[in-house]
Amino acid sequence: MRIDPFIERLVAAWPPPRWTGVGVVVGCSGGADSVGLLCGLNRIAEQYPNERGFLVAAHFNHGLRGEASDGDEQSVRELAESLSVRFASRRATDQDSDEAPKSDEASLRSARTQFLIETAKSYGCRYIAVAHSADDNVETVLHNLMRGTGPAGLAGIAAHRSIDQDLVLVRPLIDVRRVEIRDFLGSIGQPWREDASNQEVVYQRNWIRRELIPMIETRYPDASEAIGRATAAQRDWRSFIESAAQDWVERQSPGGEGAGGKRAGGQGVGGEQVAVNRDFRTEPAVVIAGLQLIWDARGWPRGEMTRDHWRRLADTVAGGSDERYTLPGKIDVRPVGDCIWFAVCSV
Ligand SMILES: Nc1ncnc2c1ncn2[C@@H]1O[C@H](COP(=O)(O)OP(=O)(O)OP(=O)(O)O)[C@@H](O)[C@H]1O
Repeated sequence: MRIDPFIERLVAAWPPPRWTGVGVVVGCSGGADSVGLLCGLNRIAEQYPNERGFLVAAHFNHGLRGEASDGDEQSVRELAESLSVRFASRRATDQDSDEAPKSDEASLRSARTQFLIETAKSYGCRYIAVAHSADDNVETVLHNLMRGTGPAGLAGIAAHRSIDQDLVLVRPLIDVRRVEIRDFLGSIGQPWREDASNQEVVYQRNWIRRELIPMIETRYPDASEAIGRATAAQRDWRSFIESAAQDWVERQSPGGEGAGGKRAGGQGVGGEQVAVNRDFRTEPAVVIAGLQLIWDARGWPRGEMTRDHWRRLADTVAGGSDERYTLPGKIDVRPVGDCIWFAVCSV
């Protein structure tokens, strides 16, 4: 029997033994990519039957496009029924909130992700699968590049990320082109919904998708593949730096406790204080990535931290300056002897 090339790619990207015996929530908008993912995973699950495994098609109805939004929800419900997989949905308006729902891209994504996580927890699933494609990856990297980004932003969309100890978000189609997904759907006669908002060149991402990339490809026909390869290489570098940064953070032990919440008094600061050792030997790139881990672990805001801020911090760690200063997010930086102390300013 001839195996469909799309199914073959999916099997290679996410080997069935990892997931066919557990619960998997599939985030499905009704669009081609996520319909392709759901149908593909369901086919594979049928080939690897395991009574403990199940799929949940999960749809978040943002309710922004009236009847079209309800039509998307209905189409995913019907698809789930036809595949005999479970179905879960939520409407943005279902949530208790006095505030008007936010409709910027970041808020929509965050509400959707929250719903997918809650669905996975309520069904006891081990994975959430979403259908980002190789094209999404290229669009994201170009978007990050033009908006301003660091090495992490150039690494593109990760193939997986842990939500917590029991739940992992996976993107099995991250190396698969959108056209391959549509070819698969065509070959099995499976329709999908076109999102009308994708046709509007209003959102930055849609402009990149519909105008910029086609224009680039008139001169560089293989640009998308080339950018995809560059981001994959960048991801390898990134994971190398991240593991070095993790080691660096673990070595940060003024007093022998790692970079974790020691106190050293100080005026005008509140909450937890963290210290790192002065260190002029470690590469600044590793120190910066380590400091970013420390920031993330404490939920300190990184949005307004520019490359100059991080470099200044790395210089402080490497150098001998005792100057005290404040970073965006009101993070107090206080060099004392061989240590640099960080804390949130309380005033
Ligand atoms: N309304 C939704 N409900 C559930 N999951 C969603 C929804 N919208 C998107 N997703 C999931 O998140 C992934 C990425 O979202 P994004 O908005 O980039 O995709 P999309 O353009 O809607 O793609 P698709 O062709 O799958 O509809 C989707 O592939 C899908 O797996």
